[in-house]
Amino acid sequence: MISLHRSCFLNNAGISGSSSPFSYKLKKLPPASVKVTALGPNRDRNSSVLIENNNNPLKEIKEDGTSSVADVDPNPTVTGEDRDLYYDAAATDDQLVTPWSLSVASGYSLLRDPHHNKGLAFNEKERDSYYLRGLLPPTVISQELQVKKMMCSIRQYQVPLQKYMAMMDLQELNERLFYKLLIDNVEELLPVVYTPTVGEACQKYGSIFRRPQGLFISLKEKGKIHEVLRNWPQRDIQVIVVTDGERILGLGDLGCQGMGIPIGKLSLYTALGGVRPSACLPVTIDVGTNNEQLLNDEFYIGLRRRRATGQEYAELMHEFMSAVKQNYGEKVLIQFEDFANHNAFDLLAKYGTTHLVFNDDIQGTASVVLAGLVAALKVVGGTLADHRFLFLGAGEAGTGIAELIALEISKQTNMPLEEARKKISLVDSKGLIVKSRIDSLQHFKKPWAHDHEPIKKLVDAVNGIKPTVLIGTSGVGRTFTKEVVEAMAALNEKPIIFSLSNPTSQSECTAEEAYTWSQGRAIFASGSPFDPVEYKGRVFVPGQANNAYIFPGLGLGLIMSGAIRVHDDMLLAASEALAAQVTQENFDKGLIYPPFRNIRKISAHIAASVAAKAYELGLATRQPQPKDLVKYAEHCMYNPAYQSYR
Ligand SMILES: NC(=O)C1=CN([C@@H]2O[C@H](COP(=O)(O)OP(=O)(O)OC[C@H]3O[C@@H](n4cnc5c(N)ncnc54)[C@H](OP(=O)(O)O)[C@@H]3O)[C@@H](O)[C@H]2O)C=CC1
Ligand SMILES: CC(=O)C(=O)O
Ligand SMILES: [Mg+2]
Repeated sequence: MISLHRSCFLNNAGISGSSSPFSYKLKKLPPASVKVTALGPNRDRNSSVLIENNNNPLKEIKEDGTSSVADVDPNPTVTGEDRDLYYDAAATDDQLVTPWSLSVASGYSLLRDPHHNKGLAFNEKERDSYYLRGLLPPTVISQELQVKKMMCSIRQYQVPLQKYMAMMDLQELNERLFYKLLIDNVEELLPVVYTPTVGEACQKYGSIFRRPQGLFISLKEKGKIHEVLRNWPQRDIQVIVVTDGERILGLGDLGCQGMGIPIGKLSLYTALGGVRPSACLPVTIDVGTNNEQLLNDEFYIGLRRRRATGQEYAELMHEFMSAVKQNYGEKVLIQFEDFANHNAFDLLAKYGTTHLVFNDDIQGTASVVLAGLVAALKVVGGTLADHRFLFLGAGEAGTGIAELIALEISKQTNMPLEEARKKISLVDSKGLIVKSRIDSLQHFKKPWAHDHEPIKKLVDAVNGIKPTVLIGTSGVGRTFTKEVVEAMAALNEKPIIFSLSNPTSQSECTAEEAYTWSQGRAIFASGSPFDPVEYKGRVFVPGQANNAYIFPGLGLGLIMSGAIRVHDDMLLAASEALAAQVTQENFDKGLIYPPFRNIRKISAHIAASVAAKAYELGLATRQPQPKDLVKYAEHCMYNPAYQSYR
C-alpha cells in the first residue's frame, strides 16, 4: 500500500538513498521489492512520483493528485479505500527534505494512523509484517468485539458532550471503527455526533478542541487559499461541506467554532451515504464573529475581530470557490451549511450556475420536509393542494421549504407557481408576511407577501389563516405555545405540526407538548430527535424531519453520476424517493419517516433517483449510465469493515 503524503516530518526507517538523488529503494519494509522513483526534483512541487513493484510500474502519482497508470480506478466511488496505498513516513536523504514525501506506514506509526489503524484487530501475520510485535498486547479481537467494547464505554458517559468527545477521539484513532460504530448504532449515535450534541460541541469547541479535523480558511489566508487547500493531506476530494459559522443551528453566530457542523455533516456523508471519508473535506471560512462572548473567550479559536462583510467577504468566498474548482475540478460537490440568510441565498444564486453546489438549509431541508408532508398526507388525506401551510420563521429553511412545496403543487396541478404560493403563509419576527410590508422585506420573502391584513402574533395567524400544517423554522424554542397547538387542534382533526428548529433547546415545541396539547391527534416531527411519548396509554413515536435524511443520498447520487450541477428536480426526486421508503408498517406505528436504522438503504434509493434525474436532465457526465442505479449506489458505498493488509 503506497501513497504520496505531505509530511511535516520524516523519519529514518525503511528507505535508503540510492545512487540517483531522486531514486529511493525501500528496504526491509513490505513489499521489499517496491522501488520509488521521484521523476522530478522533490523540491519541485510539480514533480511526480513513479511507484514500481519489481520494475512494473504500479502508478504514477502527479503532484496535482492525478495518476497516470490504469491500475488506479478512475471511478473512486466504487473502489472504496483500496486505492489508498500506503506506507509510513520514511527517508534518509537530504533531497527528501521537502513537504512531499513517500510514506511507508508500519509499526508505531501505523497504530497512530486513523485511516489504517485496526488496534487489537491486527492479526498475527499483520503484526509480523507490519512491525507491530510488542506494540500491542497479545490478544487479537474482531472488529465486532471492538464495536461492542466501544459502545459499552460510550454508554457509560452520562453527559452527551463526553460521548461526543469519545466519538471524536475514536475518529482520530481508528476511522473504520468509528464508522462501523456509527453505522451499526446509528439511532443511538446520531444525536451524539449530530444534533443536538454537535450544537453544544460548537459552543464549547475552543475548550474541547484537540486536533484539527478540517480546514480553517480565515482572512489571514486571503490570496493563498489555493495553497491552503493543498495542505490538506487528501487530494481526491468529492464533497466539501463549508460554513462561515454565522448561523449554527438555532444557536446563532459561533464564528470559527462552527467547524463542528461540517465535520458532523461529513461524518454522515460517510456513515449514512457511503461516501469515502478520504473524499470528504470539512471547511470553515473565518471572517470573524459578532459574538461578543466568543470574542472575549480566552479559549476562542477563531479570528478576534468582527465579521467582514461586503466586498471583503465576497472576495474571500470567491477565492475559495475558485480555488476549490481549480484544485478538485468541477465535479466536487460543495454543500453550503449554516450561513446566515443574508449571505446564503446570494451565494447559492451566484455559484449555482458555475459550481456543483447546494444549500442544505434551504434545499436539503425542503426536500426532507416535503417527503414528510407527502407521507403525512397518506394519514391525513387530501393532496398538497388541498392543504394550507403556515410557517413560523421565514428564512432559509422556511422559504426554502415553502418554495419546494409550491413547486410540487404547481407540478401536480398545473397551477401557476404564483397561485400555488398563495396556499402558503409565513410569519417572521415582525409578524405575518403581507403585501403592505413588501418594500421592507428581504428578497427571499417577497414572493410570500400575500394580500392579508397584518398580524403580529402566531396564534392570531393560526386562527386567521386556518392552516392544516404548521411548520416551525424560527430557531426560537417554545414558540409553539399551548395556545398555538390547541388552536391547530381545534381547527384540524389531525393537525400536522413540524418543529424543525435545532438543537432540541430551540425546538418550537417538544414532542410531549405536541401530543398532549393536541390530545394525541398531532402528526408531529422535529428537527432534533425526541423520545417516544406515552399519552393516555398510547405510545407516539415522533419523526425526525432533518436534512440528514437527504444530503448523504443526494451527495452520493451526484457523485456517482458525475453530475455537474444541482437542479431543483433532483431535490424533488430525492424527496419522492424518501417518501417512498415509508412502509405500511411505519405508518401503522404513526411514523412519517422511515427509521434511521435503514438509512443506507434509503440513501441508496435517494442516490439512484437523484442520479437518474441527473442523466435525464443531461447533467450527468459518468457514462455509460449504470443499468441498475440502486445496486450501483450500494456498490459505491464505503464499507468500514477492516481490510486485511498483506
Ligand atoms: N430540521 C432541519 O433539517 C433543519 C432545521 N433548521 C433549523 O431552522 C432554524 C432556522 O434556520 P434558518 O431558516 O436557516 O434561519 P434564518 O435565520 O434564515 O431564519 C429564521 C427566521 O425565523 C424568524 N424568527 C426569528 N425569531 C422569531 C420569532 N420569535 N418569531 C417569529 N419568527 C422568528 C426570522 O425572522 P426575521 O427574518 O424577521 O429575522 C427568520 O425569518 C434553525 O434553528 C435551524 O437549526 C434549519 C435547517 C434544517
Ligand atoms: C439540520 C440543519 O442543517 C440545521 O439545523 O441547520
Ligand atoms: Mg444546517
